[in-house]
Amino acid sequence: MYHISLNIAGKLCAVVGGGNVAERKVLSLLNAHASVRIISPQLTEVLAEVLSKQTANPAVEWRSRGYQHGDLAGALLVFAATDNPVVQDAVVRDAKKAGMLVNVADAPDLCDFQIPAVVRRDNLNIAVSTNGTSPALAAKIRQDLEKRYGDEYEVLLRLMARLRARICNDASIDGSDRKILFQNILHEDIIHWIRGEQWERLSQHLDTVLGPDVHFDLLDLLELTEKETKPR
Ligand SMILES: C[C@@]1(CC(=O)O)C2=NC(=C\c3[nH]c(c(CCC(=O)O)c3CC(=O)O)Cc3[nH]c(c(CC(=O)O)c3CCC(=O)O)/C=C3\N/C(=C\2)[C@@H](CCC(=O)O)[C@]3(C)CC(=O)O)/[C@H]1CCC(=O)O
Ligand SMILES: NC(=O)c1ccc[n+]([C@@H]2O[C@H](COP(=O)([O-])OP(=O)(O)OC[C@H]3O[C@@H](n4cnc5c(N)ncnc54)[C@H](O)[C@@H]3O)[C@@H](O)[C@H]2O)c1
Repeated sequence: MYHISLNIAGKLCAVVGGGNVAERKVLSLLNAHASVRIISPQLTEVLAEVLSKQTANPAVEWRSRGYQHGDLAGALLVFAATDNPVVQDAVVRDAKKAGMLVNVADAPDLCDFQIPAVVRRDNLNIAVSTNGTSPALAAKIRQDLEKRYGDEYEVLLRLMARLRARICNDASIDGSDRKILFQNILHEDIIHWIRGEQWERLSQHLDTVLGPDVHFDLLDLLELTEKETKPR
């Protein structure tokens, strides 16, 4: 398996089936701003609710019937997520014939791609794959990672992303200096400072690492409000 992060915003994905598995796939596709076509005679309550809120938004389409040849037209990714092996076979055959990548809910070996379990912290995504050998373990490891990597990592990533943009725009800092600078910014205690809201300590550290010439506004770097950064 080869792990990539796909930008599927605005791309059509076809999900055949409207049960629990299809629900999980549809929600994560919508979360990634894809357009989704669901083909299924029935939907879960959650999917029905998503559909009912979509009247003004064409991001989700529901074909409320059994799968038919032609339903995959225009799709980038295909999900076969029914409980009927005959339908699963037809979807896989049609998708492969059309050169589309297909995910097969009940057959890891037939999958062109599989969905990992993901910890989401804004732009930080930690994906866990077992290459389909134990989804339950992937989910368990995701839960463990969720405890280890909390919301403070969103703040740290915002800080690093903003500093990176600044530093990469600074012609006086060359590539190898940049690498060392990023390593130095990522002090082993930085996440403790953020978790403990020790903004003064963090600010001193950045001063030391970046030197006197680089001026920064910590509030702006962290995208926090003044109230949130008041010393405690
Ligand atoms: C990660 C996650 C993402 C998602 O679906 O969004 C995901 N499965 C999740 C949960 C989960 N799935 C199952 C259980 C019950 C316990 C168990 O059986 O182990 C649980 C646990 C639970 O529900 O907590 C049952 C199951 N899953 C598959 C089969 C078919 C088979 O193995 O034959 C069966 C047996 C069905 C049956 O009973 O017959 C197949 C696949 N499931 C995958 C992904 C892909 C491989 C990922 C990997 O590399 O491990 C793959 C190959 C295809 C795909 O779906 O992409 C999501 C966790 C989300 C989260 O919590 O973070
Ligand atoms: N990949 C995974 O993560 C995972 C997890 C659990 C189960 N599974 C397997 O995935 C499959 C689906 O599981 P589920 O829990 O969503 O089942 P489910 O019974 O909740 O849903 C099945 C769905 O398929 C639809 N369907 C039936 N015939 C259809 C047709 N001709 N055309 C279109 N849709 C049709 C039904 O209306 C229903 O919405 C099962 O084979 C299950 O063993 C996979």
